[in-house]
Amino acid sequence: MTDKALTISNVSKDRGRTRVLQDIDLSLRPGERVALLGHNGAGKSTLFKCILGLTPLSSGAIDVTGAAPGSGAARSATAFLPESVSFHPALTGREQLALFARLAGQRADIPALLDRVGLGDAMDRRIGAYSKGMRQRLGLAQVLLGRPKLALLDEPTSGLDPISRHDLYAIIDELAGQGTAVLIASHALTEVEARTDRIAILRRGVKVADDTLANLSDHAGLPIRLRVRATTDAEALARDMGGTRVNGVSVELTCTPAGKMAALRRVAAMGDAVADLDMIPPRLEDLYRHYAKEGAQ
Ligand SMILES: Nc1ncnc2c1ncn2[C@@H]1O[C@H](COP(=O)(O)OP(=O)(O)OP(=O)(O)O)[C@@H](O)[C@H]1O
Repeated sequence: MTDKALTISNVSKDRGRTRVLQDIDLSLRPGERVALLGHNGAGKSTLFKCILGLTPLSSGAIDVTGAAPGSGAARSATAFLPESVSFHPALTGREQLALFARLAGQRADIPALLDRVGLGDAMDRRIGAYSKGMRQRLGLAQVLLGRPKLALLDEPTSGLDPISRHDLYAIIDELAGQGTAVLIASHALTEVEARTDRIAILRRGVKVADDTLANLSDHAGLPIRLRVRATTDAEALARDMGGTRVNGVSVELTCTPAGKMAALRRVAAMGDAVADLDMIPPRLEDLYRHYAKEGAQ
């Protein structure tokens, strides 16, 4: 018995002569939400295909809740939401979901489920008349239907409006709250920054980062920015503290994580010359750029 929903051990995958995944280790505990990031062609979809048992590994092993990828047990434990989800256009949302439930041998309150994903009013309309966002929501209803132990979501918010994105992450949180491990491949850095527990980054098939945002930030040692607003004279403040003038009234300083307290003391020593202070830690976008660039580690 394993306490992991997913364990990927030393997995490599060759496509012809090209190694598209190299010695990947990654594991997810029940209820964990992990973002899988990487440039186009980094290997995210290939890794999903390996987990789903759709393509054989060249070496290494994958364990899905104690079962081999593609086995009956692994398939019933796993839900997959592809980037562009397609359904039968002539069926209504309700009919499609009922069909999935029947095929999976699940008894479910289909209208309640469709209501949960915001399709309550559209459940009796044909899927051919759904927008991309509505099809995505239907895909999510299908994920919820299976009560999976592992959910693989490929760019789940692409093409969704901001409200739909917010709703979708609320549902992802709900899934994680009921113990589903969720692996989300995404290019939407701002979203995953706020809504996942851990970040894994692939670069050309190699995993170059796998940690919490805070730990990645500490390890990268990227500068923290301090934006100091002058009470009256930003020019004098910039002269006294060093740093760069920004937007006419403020001065921007940078410091290392280790030098943060010393920098704050310098600002405090300026007394009434300082009207306000904002501390801006590195964003996931900065960290992503750091870890995904060639030669970084
Ligand atoms: N069926 C295939 N046959 C040969 N090479 C493939 C195949 N599928 C993917 N590749 C190659 O494997 C590498 C990884 O591709 P993959 O689709 O896994 O990347 P990705 O990270 O999902 O990219 P994106 O963000 O663009 O979806 C790429 O170099 C790609 O060209």
